[in-house]
Parts: sequence; C-alpha cells; structure tokens
Amino acid sequence: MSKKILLIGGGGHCKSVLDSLLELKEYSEIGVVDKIENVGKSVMGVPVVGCDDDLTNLYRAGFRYAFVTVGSIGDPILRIKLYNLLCEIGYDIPIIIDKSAKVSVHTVIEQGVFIGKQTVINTGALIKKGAIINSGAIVEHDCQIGIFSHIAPGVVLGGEVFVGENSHVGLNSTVKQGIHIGTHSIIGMGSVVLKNIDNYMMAYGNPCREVKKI
Ligand SMILES: CC(=O)SCCNC(=O)CCNC(=O)[C@H](O)C(C)(C)COP(=O)(O)OP(=O)(O)OC[C@H]1O[C@@H](n2cnc3c(N)ncnc32)[C@H](O)[C@@H]1OP(=O)(O)O
Repeated sequence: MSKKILLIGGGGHCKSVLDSLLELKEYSEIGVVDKIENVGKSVMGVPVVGCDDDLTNLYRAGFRYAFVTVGSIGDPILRIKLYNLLCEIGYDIPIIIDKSAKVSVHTVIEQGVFIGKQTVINTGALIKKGAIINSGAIVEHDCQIGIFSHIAPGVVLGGEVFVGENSHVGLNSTVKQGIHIGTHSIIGMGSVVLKNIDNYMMAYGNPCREVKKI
C-alpha cells in the first residue's frame, strides 16, 4: 500500500526525524517541504518536493501524512502554525518513535510527538500533542509534557514532573521529581531544577533560578 509522508521543515531537526523514519520503513515515499529556494534540492537524499504554499496540492497528489520537523528552542509558534495548517488541509499527523527508544506501553503519546534515539519514557507518562522528546532524554514515571514542548537531548526528568505547554527544557538538564515547570518557559542547558518554575520564565543554573520573564 502506498503511504506517503511529508516532513515540514528541512533543517537539523528534520535530519534527526528523517533518520528515525528511514529506519522504521513505514512509508513508501518521503518528501521534504522547505523554503522555496530549496525546492529541487534534497535532505539526506530525500527530495525537497515543495514549499508551504504547495501543501494543498501535495495532499491532492497523494501525500496523506505530514509531520512538522521545524525545531525550536523556546517559542514554538512556527511549529504550532504549521501543525494547525496541516490539520486544516486534512493531513494525518502520526507519532514518530525512533526504533531505539524504550517507551512503556502504559503511557499516552499524542499525535505529532517525536521521540528520538535512546530515550526512555516510563510508565504513566503523558506526552501531549506536538512535543519533542529528543535523543537520550529520560522521562520518568507519571511525567506530563505539555503540547509543543521540547525536552532536549540528555534531559532527565524525575517521576511526576510536569512541563507546561510550549516550554523548553535545555540540553542535559536534570529536574527533581514532582517539580512543576510552567508554560512558555525556558530552562537553560545544564540546569539542576530543584524548585517549581513559573510560566513565561527563563531560568537556568545549578541550582536553577528564574532569571527573567520572557
Ligand atoms: C539536537 C539539538 O541540538 S537540540 C538543542 C537544544 N539546545 C538547548 O537546549 C540550548 C538551550 N539554550 C540555553 O541554555 C541558552 O543559554 C539560554 C536560552 C538559556 C540563554 O540564551 P541567551 O539568552 O542567548 O543567553 P546568553 O548566551 O546571552 O547568556 C546570558 C548570560 O546567561 C548565562 N547563561 C546562559 N545560559 C546558561 C545556562 N544554561 N546555565 C548557566 N548560565 C547560562 C551566560 O553565561 C551569560 O552570562 P553573563 O551575562 O554573565 O555572561
């Protein structure tokens, strides 16, 4: 059966998702959608088949699946805009889980989530729509990750950590069990989070402190 998917955004995050996708072998055809100047080029041998303005025509041409592969550190507004556009056109947005990830069957993973290489998602976790759980992250039991949030490579979240929507937990940070990180917040890389972090906050350091409102 022909099962064709588009990856929306041809940068570094696209390469990560593509690497997982190629190994999964679930799709008969993959195309990348990127800026107009990149149409006709390729990403890891996969052709850039169009730009955002072509999404309706590409759907008509048989691409029924699409996945947002624009990355973000903080404000995911572009990822959200693209995601909503894909839904409006009628694309089916899958979940992409790298083969090497260990995801408990007792979790809920929503549409549009990417789970990268060597990650662990333990029992009772809820990963909401459009979130990114990047390479090597550990999301312990009963954590909740908000929509369009990004848990960066190497992050460790202890049990029952809550991350609000549109937030970013930076590279290699560690978050104590039970901590609540608000919405639209950024935790800088290498942080050790021992106290709750408010909404719309930039926070970093060991111990992690709220630095400014964003
Ligand atoms: C596959 C992938 O690559 S996914 C990529 C994931 N990337 C990340 O998670 C990176 C997250 N980004 C960070 O941690 C950034 O440093 C941010 C967002 C916290 C801050 O970025 P900026 O606002 O550009 O801050 P900037 O670099 O100008 O630094 C401002 C000050 O904060 C300090 N600072 C910045 N980040 C941190 C941090 N994580 N921990 C401690 N101090 C920090 C700087 O040393 C600097 O201090 P100074 O004023 O005394 O010199």
